[in-house]
Amino acid sequence: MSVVVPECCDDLKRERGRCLFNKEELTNILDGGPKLTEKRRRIEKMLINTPELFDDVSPDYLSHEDRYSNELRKATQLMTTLEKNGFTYNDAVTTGTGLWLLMDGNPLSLHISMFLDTIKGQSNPQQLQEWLPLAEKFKIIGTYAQTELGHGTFVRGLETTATYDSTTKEFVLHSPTITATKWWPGALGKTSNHAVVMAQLYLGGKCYGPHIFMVQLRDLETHRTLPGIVVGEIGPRLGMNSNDNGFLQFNHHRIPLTNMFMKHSQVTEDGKYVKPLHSKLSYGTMVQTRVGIVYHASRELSRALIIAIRYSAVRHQSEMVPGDPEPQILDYQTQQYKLLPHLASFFALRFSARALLEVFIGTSAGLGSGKMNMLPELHALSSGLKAVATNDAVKGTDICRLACGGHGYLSSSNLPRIYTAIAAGITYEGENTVLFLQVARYLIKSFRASSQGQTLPFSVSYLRVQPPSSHAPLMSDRGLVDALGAGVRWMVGEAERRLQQLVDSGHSPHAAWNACSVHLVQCADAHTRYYICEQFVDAVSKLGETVSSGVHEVLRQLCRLYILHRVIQTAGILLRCGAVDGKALTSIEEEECHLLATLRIQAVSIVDAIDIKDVFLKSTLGAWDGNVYQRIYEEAQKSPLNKSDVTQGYYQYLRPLMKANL
Ligand SMILES: CC/C=C\C/C=C\C/C=C\C/C=C\C/C=C\C/C=C\CCCCC(=O)SCCNC(=O)CCNC(=O)[C@H](O)C(C)(C)COP(=O)(O)OP(=O)(O)OC[C@H]1O[C@@H](n2cnc3c(N)ncnc32)[C@H](O)[C@@H]1OP(=O)(O)O
Ligand SMILES: Cc1cc2nc3c(=O)[nH]c(=O)nc-3n(C[C@H](O)[C@H](O)[C@H](O)COP(=O)(O)OP(=O)(O)OC[C@H]3O[C@@H](n4cnc5c(N)ncnc54)[C@H](O)[C@@H]3O)c2cc1C
Repeated sequence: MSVVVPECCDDLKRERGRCLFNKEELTNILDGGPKLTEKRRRIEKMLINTPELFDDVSPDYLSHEDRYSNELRKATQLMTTLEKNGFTYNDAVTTGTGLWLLMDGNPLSLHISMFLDTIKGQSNPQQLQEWLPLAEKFKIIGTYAQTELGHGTFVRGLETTATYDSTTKEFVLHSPTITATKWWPGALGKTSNHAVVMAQLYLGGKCYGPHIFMVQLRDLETHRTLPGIVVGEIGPRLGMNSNDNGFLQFNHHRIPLTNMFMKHSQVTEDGKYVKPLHSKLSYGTMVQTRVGIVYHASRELSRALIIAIRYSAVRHQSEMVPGDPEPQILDYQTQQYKLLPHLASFFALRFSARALLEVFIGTSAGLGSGKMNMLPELHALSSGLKAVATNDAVKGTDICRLACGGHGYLSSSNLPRIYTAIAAGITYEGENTVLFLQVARYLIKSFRASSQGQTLPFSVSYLRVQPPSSHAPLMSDRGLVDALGAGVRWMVGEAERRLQQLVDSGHSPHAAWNACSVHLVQCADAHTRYYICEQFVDAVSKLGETVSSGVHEVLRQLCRLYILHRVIQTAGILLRCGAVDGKALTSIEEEECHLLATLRIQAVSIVDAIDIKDVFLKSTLGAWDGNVYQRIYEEAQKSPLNKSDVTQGYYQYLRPLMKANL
C-alpha cells in the first residue's frame, strides 16, 4: 500500500481553500516539533507499506476468539516491523502510531506499557539486568496484575498474600478467597506468561502492605499454565474485546525471594524489612500510566473530531432559509457549539499533557537523587489530568457521534469503537471520582498549609490565602483565567469551611469528608481545569514569539474559546464569588457565538492539521476525500448477511412462522 492523497469532494475542496494558516506548522506544534512530525510520518509510511498490519475482514464480523487472534497477529507483526526498520515499541507508543493500527485494546499493550514500566521503575540493578532485556526482546510477555474481584480502587484492601518463607528463601503467593482472584488485567487471560503482581507482603506474621512481585504464569516452551496457578479470560465487555482481559488465582504458589521488586523496599534473606523512602513509591507505574493516558485520551478525541468535522462539512440537511439549497450541517450554530469547544479541548489537553510530562520527568529525576518532595504534586496533577482528559474525551467522542446523526451510529464510522475504547479510561488506572478525591485531599491540605503561612507548590500557589490581585483586564485571556482561579479558591475555601464546621459540630474528619465529597470532587475538577487553562494560555503566548501569524491566530482563537466556554460552564460559582457579573457573562456568551462562526471557517483545515491518515482513522465518514455515501454503501456490502439473498434464518424461523396457522 502506498500513500496516495485522493482528490476530495467539492465541499472539502472549498473548505480547504479557505485556510489562512500554514497547516504543516500547526502539525509540527501538535507533534512537538518538525523532527517528531518527520519521525511519526516515517513510522506511518513503514506501517502503511506492511499489508499484514491491516484487517482482512472487519473485526465486527469475527468471533471473540478470532478477534483476539487477529489482533495478536497485528500486534506481533507491528513489533517485528518496528524492530526490522530500526524502531522500538517505544517509538510506536510515543508517536501514537501503534494505537492507530491496533483497534480496541490489544494483547501486547500491557506488556509494552505497565509491565515494562514496572521493570524499569521498580527493579534493583540485578533485576533490571535480568528482566529488562528479556521483556524488551519479547522473550517473556507480561502484564500488570493488581485489581481483584473484590478490590480495584482500594489497593490497600487487596487480599492476595505473599508470605515469606525464610527456610527456603521463597515467597508463597496465595489467593485466600474468591474475591482475592485477580480480575481485569489486560492480556492476562491467554497472552501473558509473566505478570507483575501486587500482593500483601507478610513477614513473620506481620502485614507490610501491598508490594510488587514478578511471577511466571506459564511455561515458556509449551505456554501451559504452571502448577499452583489458575488463569483464564473474563468474557465479553462493553468494548476492547480484541484483548484477553483475565483472571488469576494462586494456590500456595512459590517464587524466589529475588522476585520481589526491590528498588524501593527490600526483604533480606532472614526476613527483615527495609522501608522505602516514600510509602507510595510502589504506585509509580500507575502514576506513569496516568501521564500516558492524558496523551492517549487527547489522541482518541482528535480522531473523533476529524471524523465529525469533515462529515459536518460534507453533510447537507434541511433548509436554513426557506427555498435555499440545503446547507452544510457545519453551518448550523448548534452544530458548531457541539463540536468546536471539543476541538478547543483537544488542543488544551495536548498542551497540558506535555506540561504534565515535564513535571513527571522532573519528579522522576528528583526521585533518583532521593528527593521525594515533588511526589504529592505529581500525584495530584496526574490524577486530576487523567480524570479530566478521559471524562472530556468520552463526552467529546459521544458528542461527535451524535453530531453525525444516524450514520455516527454505524460501526463503519469508527465512532462507536473509539467511544467504547476510551470509555474504559474513566474506570481503569484509577476510577475518576476516586482520583478527583485524591486531588481534593491535596487542595485542602495546601489551603490549610497556606493559612499557616507555608509557601505552596507551583500548581496550587494561586490558592494562597492572600493572593496578589489580578492586574489583567477581566475580559483578557489572563483576566478570565484569574477569575476562574478566584472561583476555585472560593470553592476550596468553602469546602474547607464546611469540613471544619462538620468537625466542630462533632463529626469525625472522615465522616465530614464524605459529607462534603460532592463539593470536593467539584473543587478538584475546577482546579484541574484552571491548570489546563493556564497551560493553554502559556503555551500560546510562548509560541507567539516563534510561529507565523496565521497559526498564532488560530491557536489564540481556540484558546479563547476554551476559556470562554469554561467561564460559562462555571458561571454559577463565578457569580457567587463575585469574580464576574451578569453583564460580563452576557458579553462572554455573545463572544463565544461570534467565535464559533469565526472558527467554523477554518475548522476542516484545523482537523486536517492533526494529520491522521485515512488508514488510521478507519472511518467511512471522516476520510480525506469526503466521499461519504459511496464508502458507507461499500462497507455495507461486506456484511456476511449480504452473501446470499435469502438467509438460513428465513428457512429456519421466518418461513415456519408465516406458514403456521396462528
Ligand atoms: C503493540 C502495542 C502498540 C501500541 C500501544 C498500546 C497501548 C499502551 C501504550 C502506552 C501507555 C500509554 C497510555 C495508556 C493508554 C492506554 C492504557 C493502557 C493500559 C492501561 C490499562 C489499565 C490498567 C489498570 O487499570 S492497572 C490498575 C490501576 N489501579 C488503580 O489505579 C487503583 C487506584 N487506587 C489507588 O491508586 C490508591 O488506592 C488510592 C490512591 C486511591 C489510595 O491509596 P491509599 O489508600 O494507599 O492511600 P490514601 O490513604 O488514600 O493516601 C495516603 C497518602 O498517599 C498519597 N498517595 C496515594 N497515591 C499516591 C501516589 N501514587 N503517589 C504519591 N502519593 C500518593 C495520598 O495523596 C495521601 O497523601 P496525604 O499526604 O496523606 O494526603
Ligand atoms: C478495560 C479495563 C482494563 C483494565 N485493566 C487492568 C489491568 O491491566 N490491570 C489491573 O490491575 N486492573 C485493570 N483494570 C481494573 C481497573 O483498574 C479498576 O476497575 C479500577 O481501578 C476501578 O476499580 P473498581 O473496579 O474496584 O471500582 P470500584 O472502586 O468498585 O468503583 C465503583 C464505584 O465506587 C466508587 N468508589 C469507590 N471507592 C470510592 C471512594 N473511596 N470514594 C468515593 N467513591 C468511591 C467509584 O467512584 C465508583 O463509582 C481494568 C479495568 C477495565 C475496565
